[in-house]
Order: sequence, then C-alpha cells, then structure tokens
Amino acid sequence: MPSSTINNSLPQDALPLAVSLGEPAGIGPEIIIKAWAERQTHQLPPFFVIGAAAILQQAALDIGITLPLRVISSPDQCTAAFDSALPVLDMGLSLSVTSGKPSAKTAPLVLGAIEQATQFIFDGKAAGLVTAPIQKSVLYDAGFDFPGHTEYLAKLCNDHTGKGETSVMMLMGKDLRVVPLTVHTALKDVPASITADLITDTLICLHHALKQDFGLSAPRIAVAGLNPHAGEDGAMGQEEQTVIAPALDKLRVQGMDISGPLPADTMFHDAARARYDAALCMYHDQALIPVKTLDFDGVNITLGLPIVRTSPDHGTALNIAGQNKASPMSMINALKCAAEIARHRTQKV
Ligand SMILES: NC(=O)C1=CN([C@@H]2O[C@H](COP(=O)(O)OP(=O)(O)OC[C@H]3O[C@@H](n4cnc5c(N)ncnc54)[C@H](O)[C@@H]3O)[C@@H](O)[C@H]2O)C=CC1
Ligand SMILES: NCC(=O)COP(=O)(O)O
Repeated sequence: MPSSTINNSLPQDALPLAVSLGEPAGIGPEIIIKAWAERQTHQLPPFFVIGAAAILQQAALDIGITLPLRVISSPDQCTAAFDSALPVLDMGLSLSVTSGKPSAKTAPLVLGAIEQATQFIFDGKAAGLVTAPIQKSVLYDAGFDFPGHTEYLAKLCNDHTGKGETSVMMLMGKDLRVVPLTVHTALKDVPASITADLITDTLICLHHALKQDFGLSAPRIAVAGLNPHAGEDGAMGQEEQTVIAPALDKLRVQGMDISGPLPADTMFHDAARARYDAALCMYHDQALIPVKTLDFDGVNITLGLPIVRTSPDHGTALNIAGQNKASPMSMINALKCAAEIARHRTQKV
C-alpha cells in the first residue's frame, strides 16, 4: 500500500539518493559508473542504482573500467557500501542489451526503476531520485503514455498523495535557470497551448521552488515573449498583449518580481542574465538552447513535486553509447543538485 506522505523519520539529507538506470542501451549506465568512480573528487553524496547489475557490469567492461558492484536488497545498505563499491538494487530482470540499440523489451526495467525509486522516497528510504536518461520513442512504442519523467513522476506522486500533483520542468546551468512553459509540444501547437492559467500556475510553482529548493528569499523571474520583438506592440503577433502580459500583471499585483514579456533574443546575454534568477520561456527550444549552449553539463530539475528529482540535462546519446566517450559531468551535477535540494527542504532554508 503506497504511503500518502513522505515518511520523515530521518532527515532527507541523511539518506542516500536513488538513481534509476534509464535506457540500458544508452549512455546512462556509463555516466552512472563514471560518476561513482569520481565520487571522491566531486564529494558526491551516497547513491544507489535501481536496475540490473549485469547491465552495469557489461557497461563497465565496454568502457574498460573495473567496477566493484555491491548488490543490495535495501537502500539502508547503500551508505556503508558506497565507498568501496557501486551499490545496486537489482530488479531481477535479466535482459540482453546492445549499446546503441534500444529495445521496447527493456521498458518494464526502465519504468520499474523509476516507480521503485519513487516508492523508496515515500517510504523515507531515499532522499531523492536522480534519473538517467530514457529513450522516449522506445517507451512510447511500449505503451508509455507520458511525454517524459516530468509528467510520469507527477502521476506516480499523485498515486501516493491524491493531491492532484503537477510538475514543472526546469533546466539549470552554471548561471542560468530556464523553465519551458510548453515542453514536448510541436511548434505548430505552441501558440494555442499558451494560456493565462498555464502561465500563472507555472510561475507560482517556479517562484515557490526558487525559495524552497534554492534558498532565494525574493526570486526575480524574467518571462520571454513568444513572437519576434515580443510581438512589436501587436504588429508581429498578439499573444504578448492578449495572454502573457495580463497574466504577469496579476502576479505582480500579488508581489512577485517579474519582468516581461521580453524579446527572447536579448534576454540571455551576460548582463541580461544578471537581472533575474530564472527565465520562463514559451517553448522547449527557446529555453533549452540558451541553457545547453552556455553549459552542456547542466541539470534538469522537476519542480512542484513532494519528492526531489533531478537528471542530467542531456539524453541517451545512442550515437556514442558503449564507446567511453560520454561525459559524466551532467550526471555528477544532477547528483549534487539533488542532495542540495534535499538539504534545503530538510533545513527549510
Ligand atoms: N531526461 C531524459 O530522460 C531525457 C531523454 N532524452 C531522450 O534522449 C534521446 C536522444 O535525444 P537527443 O535529442 O539525441 O539528445 P542527446 O542529449 O541524447 O544527444 C545530443 C548530442 O549530444 C551528445 N551527448 C549527449 N550527452 C552527452 C554526454 N554526457 N557526453 C558527451 N556527449 C553527449 C550526443 O552524443 C549527441 O551528439 C531521445 O529519446 C530523447 O527523448 C533527451 C533529453 C532528456
Ligand atoms: N528535453 C528535456 C527532456 O526531454 C527531459 O524530459 P523528462 O524526461 O525529464 O521529462
């Protein structure tokens, strides 16, 4: 029976992080192994993998790393093992995997790991979830009915709390945080998806998370327009005047420090970024191009959930899987970020 609230018998920052294996044929196993190998250099918090020990061993062999693995049966065995071996909670699904060639057959393992991690967090056994990337197209073929982790985790959390959980995606690099208002939406469908309610709900969630998870006492948020020149007073599109600006005005009256709608082309240079703590963008690439261009080692963070979830900001990189070419830095930053958010939530700073 799922617990309806997180069991907080131990402070969250005293618990290990759960890492879901992600797409076994992608670079997920490799970046997890490399992150563990660099645990001391980066002073990483203890973490354990939920997945398949055989897949991790094979990934280590592929990249020529000798990997001490410790199969654990419960998260409370993680911290003692972590210094000397990578702790793995084996889900008992033995599958053959070829790097770079994902298969829908692994979907139960991929999704089961995410579900199990969520359960551990609600059980008070893990501080948060760090997800290795999933191959979305392959999961869709297997019947997965969510755009990605962000929405799937809202559903899983809602199964626990029944509170109608919703989630917001944020990407964070060294000196930029961005939130895409519309996420995995085809460009042609973006204008119709931009509503006052979506803007309002997203900004309230973002504002709260900047305080709760990042310790900012008075967050400053910049909002991009949709059209060139933020619509040029209506000559190049009306969404700024009819939807975006009125929604922002209402939130300003409630005391939020919000600028915009701003022309998107001039809001990401150094001086502009210094004027805000996070940017709300209207669509996926408007948000993700600047953040990944400035810093490809960034972190994807799910805001608004009762659980902590972070992820590397890149995908499965099938083109380099199994070749020892994947950088673990985004995964390392995701692990550090999850621990930091858990600490903020525990200390309520
Ligand atoms: N959180 C998640 O689960 C995410 C999953 N994806 C999924 O990943 C799959 C592939 O997506 P793409 O758009 O091709 O993006 P991608 O990030 O997998 O790859 C884009 C390019 O960056 C390179 N790259 C990515 N990570 C790297 C790393 N750690 N070190 C060195 N090079 C790296 C790849 O080799 C490729 O050339 C798709 O199914 C997508 O939906 C994408 C983003 C996030
Ligand atoms: N492009 C970002 C992305 O796909 C992340 O998706 P999610 O699986 O974290 O929801």
